[in-house]
Amino acid sequence: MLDTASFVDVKSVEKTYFTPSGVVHALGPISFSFDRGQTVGIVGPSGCGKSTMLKVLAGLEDRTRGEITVQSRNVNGPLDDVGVVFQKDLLLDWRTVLENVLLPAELRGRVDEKIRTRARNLLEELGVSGFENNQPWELSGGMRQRVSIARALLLKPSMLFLDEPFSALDALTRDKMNVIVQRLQMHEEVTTFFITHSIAEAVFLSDRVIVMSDRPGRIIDDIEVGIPKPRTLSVREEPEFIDITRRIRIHFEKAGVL
Ligand SMILES: Nc1ncnc2c1ncn2[C@@H]1O[C@H](COP(=O)(O)OP(=O)(O)OP(=O)(O)O)[C@@H](O)[C@H]1O
Repeated sequence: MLDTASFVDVKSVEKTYFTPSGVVHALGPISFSFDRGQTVGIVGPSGCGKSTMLKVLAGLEDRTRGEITVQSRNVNGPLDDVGVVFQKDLLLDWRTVLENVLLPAELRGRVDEKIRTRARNLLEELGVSGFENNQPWELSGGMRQRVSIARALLLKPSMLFLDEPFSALDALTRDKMNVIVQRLQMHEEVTTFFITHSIAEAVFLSDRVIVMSDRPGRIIDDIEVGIPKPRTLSVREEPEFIDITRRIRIHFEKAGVL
């Protein structure tokens, strides 16, 4: 029996891709669980199976083995109570910013004044108010990602999945996004699972950082980040922060990644 006390339980999950060019054992076995409201950061070498893990968790890819439960319910298909943001923002260029944010509500036939107000409030909180009637191609990369996050949060999902959402942004914009996203997470109380290549970003945003091995990705460390929130960027100079980033860096050095 699974331990269903946690919000999400992952038990002995593995993923193998069977393709015409061969078999790829991409992930696992991995087992972990996390609680409602937690922000879990995932770091690991390129190609180790991080995106695969996220897709399997969200039910967007079938797993090959193992069990996943979310709120004690078995995951056997796409979860409808999640927001997902990928590295590429997937905004529809022929719709305005507001129309993009409203898309999930429109698909469910739920567009009314209340949801429009929520869309506008999210855009304001993310610092892109005033651009509601612009087209996505008129925005910078950082602004486009903020619109994607607003869209992902529109229907108040209980979980937010972020797959390297800031990796195409410059360092300063990325710092700014980290602060904005942290504020939003605290406000929305959304359980967040995010993948990043940046050790500092993982530690800054997370309550917990999971470190993965080379492919097939397994969990080689699971680190509690006890630094109180909200955190300011200067937290990166504090000893506790430096200790945790060092611990993660050593894993990567041992694996020959750094
Ligand atoms: N749809 C697919 N079909 C076949 N193989 C796949 C598929 N998706 C991913 N893979 C393979 O599975 C492995 C893990 O890929 P995945 O994208 O999950 O890694 P990742 O850790 O997210 O990589 P990166 O950090 O570079 O984005 C890789 O070897 C990849 O080529």
